[in-house]
Amino acid sequence: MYDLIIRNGTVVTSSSAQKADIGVQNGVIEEVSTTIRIDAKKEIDATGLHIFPGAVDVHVHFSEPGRAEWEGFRTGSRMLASGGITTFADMPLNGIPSTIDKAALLQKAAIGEEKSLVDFALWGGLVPGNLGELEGLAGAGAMAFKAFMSPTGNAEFEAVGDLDLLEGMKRIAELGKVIALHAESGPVTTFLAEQKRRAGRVGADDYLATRPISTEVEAVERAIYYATLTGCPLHFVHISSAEAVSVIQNARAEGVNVTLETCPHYLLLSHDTLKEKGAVAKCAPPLREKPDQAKLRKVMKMGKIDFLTSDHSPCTPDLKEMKNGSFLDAWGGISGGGQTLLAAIRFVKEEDIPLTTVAKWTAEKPAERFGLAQRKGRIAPGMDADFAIVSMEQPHVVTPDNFYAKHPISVYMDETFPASVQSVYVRGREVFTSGTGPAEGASGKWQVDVVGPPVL
Ligand SMILES: NC(=O)NC(NC(N)=O)C(=O)[O-]
Ligand SMILES: [Zn+2]
Ligand SMILES: [Zn+2]
Repeated sequence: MYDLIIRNGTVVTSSSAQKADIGVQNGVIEEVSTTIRIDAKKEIDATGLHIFPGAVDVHVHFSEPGRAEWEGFRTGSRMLASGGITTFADMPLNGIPSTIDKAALLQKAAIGEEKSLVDFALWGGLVPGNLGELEGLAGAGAMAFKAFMSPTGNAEFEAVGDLDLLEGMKRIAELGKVIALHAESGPVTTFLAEQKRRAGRVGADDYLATRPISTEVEAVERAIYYATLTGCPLHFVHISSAEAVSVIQNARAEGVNVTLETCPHYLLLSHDTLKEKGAVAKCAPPLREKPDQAKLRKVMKMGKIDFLTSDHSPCTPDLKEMKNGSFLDAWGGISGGGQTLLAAIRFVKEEDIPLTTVAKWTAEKPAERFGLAQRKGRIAPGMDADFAIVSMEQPHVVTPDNFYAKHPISVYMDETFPASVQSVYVRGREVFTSGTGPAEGASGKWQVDVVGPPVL
């Protein structure tokens, strides 16, 4: 007798999309087979529906503790659950304190366990002056480390200079962890923004011009050089250009331990959206011009980007209001943590590529890269029973009522996706249905005990 059987759904893995039954016992997948002949306490008929592995979003900013008015573990995790995301990793900045020592990590973990509806891991930060904290962070369960090569907008989390970065990478390599970088050239983006400000040029086109693709490429090249000097496993967050992808793939071909992610907004949206919708579409790196977006979509389709993350980085509404019409001064960050799985499905439909890639990009690859793959990221016996049950026929329109983030303000508002999330399970527990919304309570567990070595 199983606790739960999901019958007759099309189970999507990174290698196939096939009809199967899934049997769950004690929150773990026991069996995946054509027909399960055992009974269960609860049976779900998923005829006509697709079952994806619960998505693993390793890049969100929940800003709690300290700036919980921006987002928070409760609201943020409800948003993720509604989009089929069953595990997330919270970035070390935007909260106060930022997660740059063991005490801050443990404080955040306690808040997460008290408030999160879905499972989570936590990033540690590398900032100027915290070299001595990295070992404590790793030992206490930080999943990996994050640093910025350009200013963060947060006084509590400074960007690293080159020397700090080199020393940090050496230490992180010794600790057996990955460093993830926000890779835009700090000096060049700061210089270009200063020139624009002096000239009184602060519009949408001016903002884009302060962060050209060349600034991403320069930072990526420098970081790869540092990875070869230090032997540190390297990951690039939110890569926005095909040019940077190409530099990274060349390094990988030469044996550098390096991976990269992009985000739905770089694939689905362009600089035109910033011009049309304003600062709600401002992020760093910026949304690119249409021809550049097309190039990024092409390399994504070719499999040259390892996985997708949301970079859900919301703020209070006033920070998106443009003072004096300045795109340079509005907060940079896109709110869209619930959209990653549906965006991936939309992308593969539009590009006519297999659904199996969705399982790879949204679950399997991120879990592997950050040591979560012992339990997360795949539908297979022994893995946690984390699923997103999706209708590929019924579209989803984003509205304030089904957005669930703290602030219903997003570039995705009113956007249509071709599929919709019907229900979501974390370790066998139903955490969302389209009829009833996110479940009450906080059943999320900190993934501290399963963080293992990174896989390239
Ligand atoms: N402080 C932030 O949350 N920044 C984020 N902002 C973006 N992407 O615009 C990020 O990931 O860099
Ligand atoms: Zn970033
Ligand atoms: Zn981010």
